[in-house]
Amino acid sequence: MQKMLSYVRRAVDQYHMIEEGDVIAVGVSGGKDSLALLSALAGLRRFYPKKFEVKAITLEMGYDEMDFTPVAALCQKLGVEFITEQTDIKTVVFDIRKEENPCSLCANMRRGALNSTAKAHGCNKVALGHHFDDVVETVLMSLLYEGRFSCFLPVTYLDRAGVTVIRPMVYTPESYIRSLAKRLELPIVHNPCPVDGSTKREEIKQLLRSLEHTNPGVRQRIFGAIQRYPLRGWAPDKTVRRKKSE
Ligand SMILES: Nc1ncnc2c1ncn2[C@@H]1O[C@H](COP(=O)(O)OP(=O)(O)OP(=O)(O)O)[C@@H](O)[C@H]1O
Repeated sequence: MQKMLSYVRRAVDQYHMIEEGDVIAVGVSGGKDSLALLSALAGLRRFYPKKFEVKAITLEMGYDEMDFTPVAALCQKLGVEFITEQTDIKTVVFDIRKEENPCSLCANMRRGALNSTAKAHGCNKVALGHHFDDVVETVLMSLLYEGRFSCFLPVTYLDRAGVTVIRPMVYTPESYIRSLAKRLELPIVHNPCPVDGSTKREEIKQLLRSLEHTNPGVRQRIFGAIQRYPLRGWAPDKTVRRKKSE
């Protein structure tokens, strides 16, 4: 957990993600990434110099077989309020709209519902479980399939929703999250969504795996390019640690 906290602390510091008095809603899907993020922010809360609160929010998508009882138990152990919000996202996406490409509608509806639930529960920030590999894959997907150099941001203020979205795991590799989730026995809830994720993302994951095999450090260099260019919103404030020790 120490290493996880240092990955998260570096992102939080270099992108100024947390301010004194923040109430942060962690979007908890039941997957390994958001459960790891929840554990990390609950841990960071204990010693971070700026005081902040953490709440967990789960949007129930409408799948009866998803049981969040173990997630509620984890929240209790971490001393974090657990909020669940019933939604009809599954019904709208699959039964009403019968979307051919359901993932983007689903993601949009989740984002909207998460932000408004967070706001309704007094949270000014929403933390999402995107990690280092998500950043590299997303930028490569946008480059190769859309002809653009773009990615989601570490910090985004959403004017209309009135919340700021933060992604404290942008420095945390997925392989580390996977092993941490096993070690901490995080209560992963199986997601029965019938759509098997994005095939394009799978293609990119495969490409990166094979590039990494022959050119170790490829992912790190792509990530470095995002910061050095820098993509808008991705220039890290590397003076933060120095300032503290001065
Ligand atoms: N049903 C949900 N309720 C609350 N937050 C959610 C939900 N689904 C997704 N999120 C939030 O949005 C983030 C990105 O969603 P995505 O579906 O890409 O998750 P993921 O990469 O599979 O991560 P995870 O392992 O946390 O599910 C998640 O990490 C989580 O913080």
